[in-house]
Amino acid sequence: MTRLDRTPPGYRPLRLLGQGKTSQVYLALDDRGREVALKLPHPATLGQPEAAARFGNEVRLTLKFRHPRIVRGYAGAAFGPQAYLALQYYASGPLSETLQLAPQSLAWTARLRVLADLASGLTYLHASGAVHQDVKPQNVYLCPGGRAALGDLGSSYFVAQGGPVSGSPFYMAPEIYHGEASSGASDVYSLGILSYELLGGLRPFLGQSYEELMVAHLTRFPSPLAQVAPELPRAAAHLIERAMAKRAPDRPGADELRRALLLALGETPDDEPVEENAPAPAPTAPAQPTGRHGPLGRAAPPPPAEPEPAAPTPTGLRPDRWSLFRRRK
Ligand SMILES: Nc1ncnc2c1ncn2[C@@H]1O[C@H](COP(=O)(O)OP(=O)(O)OP(=O)(O)O)[C@@H](O)[C@H]1O
Repeated sequence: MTRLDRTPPGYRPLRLLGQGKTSQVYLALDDRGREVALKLPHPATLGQPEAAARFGNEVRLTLKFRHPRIVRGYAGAAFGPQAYLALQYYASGPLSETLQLAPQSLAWTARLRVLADLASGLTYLHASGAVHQDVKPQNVYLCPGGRAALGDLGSSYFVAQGGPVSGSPFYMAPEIYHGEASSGASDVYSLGILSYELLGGLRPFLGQSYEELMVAHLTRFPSPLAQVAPELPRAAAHLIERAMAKRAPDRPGADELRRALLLALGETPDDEPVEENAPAPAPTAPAQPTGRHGPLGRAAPPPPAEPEPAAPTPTGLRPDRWSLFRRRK
């Protein structure tokens, strides 16, 4: 059975936009004639309990959150053979594609704007008591007018409820490598890494394997941003470097980062607007990070091509990222 055989009622697929490990995504028209990105899980996803649960989680949380800097969900079914998720369609696609195909098309101020938007989306998620767990260019969608939205909430969870700990090795915080719980601070770390990459033009930490990346994140320090991005105002550079601090308590909050990025754009940061229909903030469990400092490392060479290495399980197997470590309550 092809994915299109189980197109949900009311949708007319137009063309395949792309696919990932979990699903195929079609440009489709909904029953209002609106263009949507229609996400249909692979049959293998539905046949594998953990993968199916992750897709269901993405559907549930995407439909729950409502913020201009979070990819908007219109409708979906979380479980069963008819599972799907209809999303706002972002014609410019993911940031990773732009960085790969046309990096020069992103001007300096556009890069700062994308980062400020991501910090805004994270501020909202964290204020709602949730963590994202997978901030990376593949999960950032570019909107008309140079704005950006953070997508793929499949790994997200409410801190108070707990959830499986995961991440992508190029962007993962030291405490996650240690097998500890995710927190707003680990999302801020990932955004710090993405900021360094976007503004400095190179990834701060490199490795050909999960183990090499782990050593880099735990023990090395990249060249100062002032060197690789001299046009960045000093205050913003300092804050992005703090976002990449090895110890979670040393990192700023997402809102502090948002404000610094807006100031770097020459704007006066307002308070984050509280969105209508936002989920009530859930009580957050205290994070207990134990990231550690290490010796100074050398500047990283240019980034390698994807795909990035997957994380090993304790048994040495390399699973998909939704089951990297352990289930946490
Ligand atoms: N809202 C959207 N607007 C435009 N294109 C989209 C949208 N969502 C997804 N796509 C396209 O579909 C591709 C696959 O989507 P995505 O990476 O979310 O798949 P996935 O299988 O759920 O992810 P993963 O591999 O992380 O499990 C994206 O790379 C992008 O090209």
